[in-house]
Amino acid sequence: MEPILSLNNVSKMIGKKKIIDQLSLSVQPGEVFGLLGPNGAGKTTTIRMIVGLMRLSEGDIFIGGTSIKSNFEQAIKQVGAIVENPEMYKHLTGYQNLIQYSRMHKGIDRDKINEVVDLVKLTDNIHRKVKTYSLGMRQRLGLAQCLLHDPKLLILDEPTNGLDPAGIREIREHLRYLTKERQMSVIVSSHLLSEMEMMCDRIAIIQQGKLIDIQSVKGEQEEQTNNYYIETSDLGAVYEILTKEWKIDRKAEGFTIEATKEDIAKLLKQLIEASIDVYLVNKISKTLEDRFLEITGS
Ligand SMILES: Nc1ncnc2c1ncn2[C@@H]1O[C@H](COP(=O)(O)OP(=O)(O)OP(=O)(O)O)[C@@H](O)[C@H]1O
Repeated sequence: MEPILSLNNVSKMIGKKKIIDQLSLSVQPGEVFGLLGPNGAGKTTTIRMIVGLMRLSEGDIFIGGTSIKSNFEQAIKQVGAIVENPEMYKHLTGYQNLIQYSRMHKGIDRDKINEVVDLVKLTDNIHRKVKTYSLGMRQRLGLAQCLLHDPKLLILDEPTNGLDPAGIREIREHLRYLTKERQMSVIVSSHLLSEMEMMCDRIAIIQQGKLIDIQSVKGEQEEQTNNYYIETSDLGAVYEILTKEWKIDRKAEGFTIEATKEDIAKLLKQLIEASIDVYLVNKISKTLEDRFLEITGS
């Protein structure tokens, strides 16, 4: 499948500083793709370049196969973005805001406005003034605005910033619907792994303007290790029996050990022969967080 977005060796210099360094990645149709990195990593700069708010120093960006350098208008037509706070008239209602926006873009009729209002679940509040909206409602109105021209790619810079858990869940559900039911692609940025893990299909880890790694979230969220966690009746006795032959790491309730399957079978036999009850044998898997910490070293 042709990616909806490709960054090819994109760099950005500001003064003498390289803010983005040879960044290459691509986003597939129907996926939620995360840009994850600490403050100052370059997430916003990357997004600003994609949407044309900042020029590239090197490389190129393709949206739906069209280069933003050679045909920006055609490329950007396919994008809906919220970068920084979306512009809204707070003294107008949500609906009036969407009407205002539709006047600036061709081909958006009332049916389309009603459709996106429904989609972001603002129907009951759309005729209230925006100044009375919660942050979550403003976010949803921003999302509605982005969706009016049927973009193929949605770009949201820190969409969960300042939202409570319920608001975060709402955004997550909207993104899931848009990507899975409507085959839209979404890019979100955040510095919080826990949120990205819940929202994204894949996550690019960015540090000091460089792509460090891309991790898939779904399916292979947990990577198997050769470490086991074992709980038994008499930890003291276990220690006496096992430390001669095995390297074990004592925990509060049990111990961990690095071993093969065959080792574990042998070890369990030893414990049973010594009349020690085994309550639990659990293979430890690495979470995305473990891998993230390994990769970033922080
Ligand atoms: N206009 C500018 N002039 C000088 N430096 C800039 C400019 N814009 C960004 N930077 C620098 O580029 C780096 C990346 O900034 P950017 O805002 O892209 O990071 P970020 O990952 O989005 O971080 P945050 O989560 O804090 O928004 C930072 O070191 C920042 O200070």
